[in-house]
Amino acid sequence: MRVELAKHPLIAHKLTYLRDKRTDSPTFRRLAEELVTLLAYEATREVRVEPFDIETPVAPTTGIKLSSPKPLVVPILRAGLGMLEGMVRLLPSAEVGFLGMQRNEETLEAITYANRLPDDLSGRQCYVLDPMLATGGTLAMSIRYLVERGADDITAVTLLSAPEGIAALEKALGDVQVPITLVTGAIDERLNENGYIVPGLGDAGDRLYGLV
Ligand SMILES: O=P(O)(O)OC[C@H]1O[C@H](OP(=O)(O)OP(=O)(O)O)[C@H](O)[C@@H]1O
Ligand SMILES: O=c1cc[nH]c(=O)[nH]1
Ligand SMILES: [Mg+2]
Repeated sequence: MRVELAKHPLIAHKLTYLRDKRTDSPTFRRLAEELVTLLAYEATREVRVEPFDIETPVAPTTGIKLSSPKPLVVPILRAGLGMLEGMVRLLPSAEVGFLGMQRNEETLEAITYANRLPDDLSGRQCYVLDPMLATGGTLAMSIRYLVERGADDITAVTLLSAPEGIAALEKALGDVQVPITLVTGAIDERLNENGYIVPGLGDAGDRLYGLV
């Protein structure tokens, strides 16, 4: 797995306000969206393109356009939904599939409660969105599922990642043959005894959408 830590002062600035417990939900949602647009620039460096012939008002030329099939963006509900708009703003022609996953707060194991993806992902380039990579269980399960369905290039985009989660993800996906990239806005210090990222930002889903 290739790990890309996106280093940019604007990313660090927006993450600081996102982490601040005084930041309210509307501001948190706006910051998450802005952050994803910055991370998406990094995450789409290897997006597949093909030559495209056009004519400018002056001369014919060959440019590039996104290849078909278009990339598939997969936000992991709930918190990943907060990253969707920022991502599709940069990739407006992408298709969007949904996975609903929830971590059991005692066992820290993820379960899948919703799945709305194309049946066949053969040859698809996929972008998985989830703000938090904590133990890595949620992302490991979702990436493996996309690979089983045929996806052949996967980039996970997270706002924050824990070192333990990155190591666990590398271990869990060690046998996967397709290229996997993680693009993250920050690698924090550690996980606490409750599986929360430290210093982190708390529960991303709750901060986006309120306590449920
Ligand atoms: O790396 P892990 O240890 O698996 O934890 C990370 C997961 O936990 C959070 O989701 P949560 O289960 O809280 O669901 P929510 O988005 O509905 O709040 C977060 O958005 C990730 O999906
Ligand atoms: O710190 C964490 C860990 C998992 N999920 C979150 O939303 N936050
Ligand atoms: Mg949550």
